[in-house]
Amino acid sequence: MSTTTTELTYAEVADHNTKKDLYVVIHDKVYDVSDFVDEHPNLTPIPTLLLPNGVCGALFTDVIDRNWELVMLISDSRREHRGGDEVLLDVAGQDATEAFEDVGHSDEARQILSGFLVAKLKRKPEDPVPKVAPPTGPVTTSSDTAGLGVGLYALVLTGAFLAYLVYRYMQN
Ligand code: HEM
Repeated sequence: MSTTTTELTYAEVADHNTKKDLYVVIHDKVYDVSDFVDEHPNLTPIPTLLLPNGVCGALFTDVIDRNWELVMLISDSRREHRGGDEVLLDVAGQDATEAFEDVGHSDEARQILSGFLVAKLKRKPEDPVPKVAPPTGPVTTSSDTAGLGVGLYALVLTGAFLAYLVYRYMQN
């Protein structure tokens, strides 16, 4: 993990607020993400749920309703968050801790972030204090929280498919 002894005040960070010169504060550390602005991923669209007509029998209304609720839930939570360069421009020269943590970035994203560390924040009493818990531990590389939505979606589809097979079996 990168370290630094340089210290910058919040006012100094605030000067770096353009696309070509973009600093953010995350958990009291200052990152120069200028080279990453154009690399930041866009929101991946969620595929629409398509079910064959036969599945829409009265017996399965409940399953389908639940499927639909879950898909809406996932897509709603993703719609709230945009991606691309605009999310970084929104927090240019500011404390981006809440924005960064709200999205639930993966360990890979945290690893990338650590490569952009340029300074520690020299905190003053008037500086904004983000309303999030400090990071819990060292970065690991195995889990991927961003994949959770897709995993849940796959689980729901598999459940619906199995229910459909049982339905066909019962019909026979
Ligand atoms: C400041 C440094 C940042 C870095 C290095 C970074 C990096 C990444 C990376 C690598 C991903 C891919 C998914 C993942 O691995 O988690 C990602 C996704 C995303 N980031 Fe960031 N990010 C940063 C800041 C932000 C901020 C401030 C926001 C504000 C909302 C944001 C919003 C998002 C969103 C919405 C996605 C989801 C894209 C999707 O689910 O398809 N990011 N980011």
